[in-house]
Amino acid sequence: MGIYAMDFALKFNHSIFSTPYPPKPSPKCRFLTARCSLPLSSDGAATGLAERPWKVADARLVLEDGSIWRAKSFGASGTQVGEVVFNTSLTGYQEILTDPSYAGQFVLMTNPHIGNTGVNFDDEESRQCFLAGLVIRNDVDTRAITRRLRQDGSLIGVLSTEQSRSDDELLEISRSWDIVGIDLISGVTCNAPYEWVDETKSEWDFNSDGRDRDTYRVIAYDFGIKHNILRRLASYGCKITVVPSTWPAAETLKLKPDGVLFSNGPGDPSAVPYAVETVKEILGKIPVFGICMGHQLLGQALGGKTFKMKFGHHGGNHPVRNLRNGRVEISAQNHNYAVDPASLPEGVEVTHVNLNDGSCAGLAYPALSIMSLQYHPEASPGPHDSDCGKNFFTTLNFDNLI
Ligand SMILES: NC(=O)CC[C@H](N)C(=O)O
Repeated sequence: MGIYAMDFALKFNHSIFSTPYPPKPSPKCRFLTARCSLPLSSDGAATGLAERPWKVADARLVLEDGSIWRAKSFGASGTQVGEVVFNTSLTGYQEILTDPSYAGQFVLMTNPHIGNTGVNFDDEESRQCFLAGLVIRNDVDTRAITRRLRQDGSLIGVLSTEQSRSDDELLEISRSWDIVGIDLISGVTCNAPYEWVDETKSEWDFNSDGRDRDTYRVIAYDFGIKHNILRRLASYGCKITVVPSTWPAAETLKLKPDGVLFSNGPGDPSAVPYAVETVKEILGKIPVFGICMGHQLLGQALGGKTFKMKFGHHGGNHPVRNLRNGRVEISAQNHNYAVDPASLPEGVEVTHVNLNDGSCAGLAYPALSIMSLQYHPEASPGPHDSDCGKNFFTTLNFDNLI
């Protein structure tokens, strides 16, 4: 298998992988049990090995630089355009597949062992796959494509199983589309507010010593929020209401929460001025915490600029230095944009730096009770060094956040 070309409205389909030990649907997994295509018995348990419903077909990945990569597809058929990014995580393909921040992108995994451990209900990061496609394994040279992306920067590509389309036609599609300037958040956010209660299961909790109870009431803006962010907040004792990306700031202020979280999310932070406006209206009135897209929106709301990086950071092995205490964390990251710290007003402190390239990985502005991280403190997948949301949501102390 080489390329999993998903169609545009793909719903996550568990049977794309053979599943040697079919998982039992978790009663807490509200969204995904409904979408599971494993054969289920009357009590809801999965009954056997999933059949492979996909057909293997010849496929092409045509990159905008003119290179053509021949491969085998499985999963959806058709033609899809997207931005190709490489991810260096060694584990966690299911969490990556279901991370809404990959909307509009083809994720190319540098680790060739994808699918080996099946899928399970606990590792879903959202209600479906939003990414445009997945490029994996050894029928396509993922190492060579990664080297190209590192050298030339992110590239737009087209995945196609349609033999009737010429190489030139696919190349033309890749050259006439761009991910910059598109609001991808509106396609992944929830439709209406809801309460979130699920915590990290105790056997998986890496920071359970002081699980606090009844800490704060938090409104979480869903720009494409990963479930593990919500599970971590719930484990810290937060009472969480998740709201859509267009939820008016005035409604949030009316609810008088103790804190507001601006979540991760796909695409270009400059393409969602409505979200920046919402952030601006809340700043200074309620303590806020931003993660990834949320961090970028905070940067813009403070008057700073974001820019597109050469090939971004996608993986579970990014070293970050916490400038307040000097400690280095190995972090999970997934972003193509970054905040330019030189563009930020006085008083905004860069708290974390990515040690691979010196880019800004975290900000704080105690005067307005703001903290944000460019990377993923909730990991999933990735190392758990950065579980700093706990400090934020259990103390709301901005002088000693981390
Ligand atoms: N994970 C995210 O929130 C991604 C943020 C933003 N879409 C970027 O690519 O930089």
